[in-house]
Amino acid sequence: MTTVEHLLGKSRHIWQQYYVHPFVLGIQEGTLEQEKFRQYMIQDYLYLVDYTKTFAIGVAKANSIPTMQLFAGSIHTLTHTEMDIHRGYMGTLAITQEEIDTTKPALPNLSYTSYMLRQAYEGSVVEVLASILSCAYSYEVIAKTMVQNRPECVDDALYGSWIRGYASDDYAEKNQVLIEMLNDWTKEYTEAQQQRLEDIFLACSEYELAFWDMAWMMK
Ligand SMILES: Cc1ncc(CN)c(N)n1
Repeated sequence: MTTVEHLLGKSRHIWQQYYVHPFVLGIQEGTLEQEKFRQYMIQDYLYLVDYTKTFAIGVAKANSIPTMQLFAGSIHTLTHTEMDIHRGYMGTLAITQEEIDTTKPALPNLSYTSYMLRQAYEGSVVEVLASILSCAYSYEVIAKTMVQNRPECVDDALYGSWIRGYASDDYAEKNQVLIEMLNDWTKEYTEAQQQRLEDIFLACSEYELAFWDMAWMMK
């Protein structure tokens, strides 16, 4: 069993809650209140800025050029492709840069990114990957599950763009590279080292769930 298969097995009880979360189902069904999505978008934009900085720590900690390229490539994809989804919604939902700049991250958001950044600062490139993987991969699985459950959701006038972005082959290919790297780097890991990764991955998976809860509760 690979490291990532092991981590996904250990966190299955958390991930299963994503697919039936009211906020996620609201996107899938196209019934989510627009104002909730708007607030989520602002928080997620703030989240992505700090998430991107976690990759930047990966660049600083890399001990080879290919590793540096892996993290730097992710930074490019995040700030261009993924944030393009957000910029599109900023236009549609009339979110200004000033509104983003003057909005404070909600506590579950701040807590999540602070945890990720701490793991990255204190650990090695392996801890960087372990802390970003729930984020990167769960959105792929969630979006693909939406498409499986309700294929027409990709055409939704408001939520279709979000679903298409995260269910895309391009997004999946980038994730596959991260998964293969983590598996490769941890082949010889001891039980204690594996346990450390499991702790990080489970915490970030819980943080993902807390982020959905936060989005659902936001006014
Ligand atoms: C909170 C959160 N988690 C994951 C993703 C997908 N990168 C995101 N945009 N926001």
